[in-house]
Amino acid sequence: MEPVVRLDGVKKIYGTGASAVTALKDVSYGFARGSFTAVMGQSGSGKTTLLQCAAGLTQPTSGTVSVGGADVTALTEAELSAMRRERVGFVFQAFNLLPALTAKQNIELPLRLAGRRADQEWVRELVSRARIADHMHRRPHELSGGQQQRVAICRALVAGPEVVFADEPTGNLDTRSGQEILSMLRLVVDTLKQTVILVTHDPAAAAHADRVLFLSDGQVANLMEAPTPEKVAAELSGQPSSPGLTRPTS
Ligand SMILES: Nc1ncnc2c1ncn2[C@@H]1O[C@H](COP(=O)(O)OP(=O)(O)OP(=O)(O)O)[C@@H](O)[C@H]1O
Repeated sequence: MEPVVRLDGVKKIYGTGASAVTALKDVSYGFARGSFTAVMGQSGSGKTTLLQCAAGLTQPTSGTVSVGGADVTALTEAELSAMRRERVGFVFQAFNLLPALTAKQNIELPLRLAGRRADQEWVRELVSRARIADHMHRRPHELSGGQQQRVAICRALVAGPEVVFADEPTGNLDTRSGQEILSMLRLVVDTLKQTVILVTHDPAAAAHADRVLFLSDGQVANLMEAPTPEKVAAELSGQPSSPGLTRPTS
């Protein structure tokens, strides 16, 4: 099956001349539709850059990125904005909810910005799965961190995106709230057949994914299927190379 997100020969250099930093050297990888992939690696290995290139938030210096079959690197700025609004969802470490809006208004915001009406049945299903149905009238400061992040996940899903990108979504949460967020991401993959790409430092978080893509120095170093916290921690401590794991062929 055609991957929903595909990176081919992606290179990303920030800055120019003496201050240039190569964040991604040459990354080729396809994220399968309906899969949950964690992206891991040491600090500075290029995880956030990979996610931002894959989501069309930043353009690679060279190489191509496609999302749902559309070549993101060939889109105009206006087309890119539309793609980000309608085809992908984001969940960040900072919840990024608008403080003046209620939870419901925050969830429906991406659709309003796109000039679309929210499907109320879908909104009800999402908030019920996220267990925040009783808090829809509250503003962000009246919600716990975990509840705010669950609102952010509903907002990421409301437009029915092709893929959800999550960058350290549990970074600001205690262990229990973090666990709830990861269970919810797992649920949206298992029941809504969504695709989730999660950047994390935490082996326990990565263990919720179907597979882990390890980056090292701007390149894909390894791919691990059926991760456990122990296997992931062992791989991280042994980076850049570790025997017994499948090297990606794409
Ligand atoms: N906007 C930028 N301008 C210049 N250099 C950048 C920029 N963003 C990232 N970098 C550099 O690119 C490299 C990869 O950064 P990136 O944030 O992708 O790594 P990361 O693996 O997500 O790191 P961390 O785990 O610390 O968040 C780093 O050397 C970083 O300093």
